[in-house]
Amino acid sequence: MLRDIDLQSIQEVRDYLEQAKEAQKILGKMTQSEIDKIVENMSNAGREAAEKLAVMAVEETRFGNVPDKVTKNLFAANDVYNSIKDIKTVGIINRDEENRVWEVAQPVGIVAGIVPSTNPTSTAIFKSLIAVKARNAIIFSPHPSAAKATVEAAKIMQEAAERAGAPKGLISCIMQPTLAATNELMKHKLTDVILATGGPGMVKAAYSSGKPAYGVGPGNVPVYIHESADVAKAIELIIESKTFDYGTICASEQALLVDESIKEKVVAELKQQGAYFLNEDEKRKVESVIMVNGSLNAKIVGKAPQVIGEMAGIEVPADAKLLVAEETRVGKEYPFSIEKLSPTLAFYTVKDLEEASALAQELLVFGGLGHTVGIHAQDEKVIEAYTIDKPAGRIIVNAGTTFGAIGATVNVMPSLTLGCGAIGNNITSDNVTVKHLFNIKRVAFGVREMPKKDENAQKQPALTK
Ligand SMILES: CC(=O)SCCNC(=O)CCNC(=O)[C@H](O)C(C)(C)COP(=O)(O)OP(=O)(O)OC[C@H]1O[C@@H](n2cnc3c(N)ncnc32)[C@H](O)[C@@H]1OP(=O)(O)O
Repeated sequence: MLRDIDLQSIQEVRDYLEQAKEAQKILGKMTQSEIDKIVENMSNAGREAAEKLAVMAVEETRFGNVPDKVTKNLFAANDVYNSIKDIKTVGIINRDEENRVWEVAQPVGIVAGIVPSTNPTSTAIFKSLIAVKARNAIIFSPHPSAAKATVEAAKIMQEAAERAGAPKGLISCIMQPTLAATNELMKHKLTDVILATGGPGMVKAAYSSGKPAYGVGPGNVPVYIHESADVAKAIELIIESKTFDYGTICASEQALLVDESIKEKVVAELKQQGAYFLNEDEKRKVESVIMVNGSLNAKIVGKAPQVIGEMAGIEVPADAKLLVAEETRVGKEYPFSIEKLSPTLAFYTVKDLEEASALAQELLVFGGLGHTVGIHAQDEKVIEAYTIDKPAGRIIVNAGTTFGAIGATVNVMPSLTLGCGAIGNNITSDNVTVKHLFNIKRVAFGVREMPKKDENAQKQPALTK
């Protein structure tokens, strides 16, 4: 039985879709330089609004912190923009004269953008840029707990696009996010593709909608510290990455797998750089707040370690950046082994590369198939042996996994939607970007004749009895 609010929100979606259809028709006829000007203006506006949107997102969701949310918004407005600005998305984008094939860009049309509560405004900036660069309209479905901030980010993107010549109604965002409205958006005949970033329930709903969908899987990122690593540097990178926005990025480190031979050094370095090691009693108390009803407790997501400590009834020093607990097992009964989206980290001790490899595999199968793994090591043979068979779309070497996986500190495509491949139930293991939002038509010239029947016959292998 639909409530009044459901009916209103469904109507809101239908109105946006009609506007988006008209807007996309106009955008679809624009030249490359017109499109590029619009996208550049959007990027500038995202940069200017980075601070304001960060404040709004933190106030509304209570996830993360303002300085890091500013960085995340700037990453979307700058790094994502720089990575796509020179990509051709209009007309013939490639002429392969040797093989006589031309490639022609074809926008997908209307994109439904599902936005998570953990990275709301940065995701809205990022998705707006890649959608419009590919000459699409986009309609956002915000997470209910981040709706105001997401609506504002979408509005800023639309206004900036319009100032540079884009039509009205190109970018919009549902103001009353109900499940009914989100379902309407995902299933409506005018929607062409879904870009779903969020919790598993929402991603599954996107896949079940009958529309093509780019989704993401959950992460549960294991990071191996091999004995050949530069330990001080590795810990510096890990702490910077794991504590960023209080751990809300799904590619952040969840478990350290440390060689026995360097355990003492790693523990000392972690403590020296701001990690607080929990004793057995404190660990049990923190475990009791990590999970509720068998899944991650949203109340600890993106919170400072001191706040998590208070919830658990333990005292955490004011200068602690991270809570670390020693763990030996993997599974729902061991909360430190799950994806925690907070500054909490499991610490496993391993004998060697082989044991680290098996444990990383177990953690990925348990909760992060296809997502991300990390390794800190100087020995390239070890890096090769460790990484080659890992079921992860991104294998980040000697860098924090948060910044590595999103393409801020390593050379993978800058993105806030990280595909997990078939093994993670996704269509792609790529970092989703502009190329996923246009199709390519191929104009192919005849260059050779079909072999004649008797030539074919000569090519058949002789039958042997
Ligand atoms: C690169 C990156 O980092 S991408 C990051 C993407 N990853 C994530 O967001 C992590 C996965 N997310 C989660 O696990 C959760 O969203 C948490 C823990 C962060 C927050 O959890 P909560 O807010 O308590 O719950 P949840 O996100 O499931 O949603 C709450 C409700 O909003 C609904 N909802 C979520 N998105 C939408 C939407 N777009 N429209 C309408 N309703 C929505 C859910 O269906 C759910 O409804 P229900 O309570 O009736 O079941």
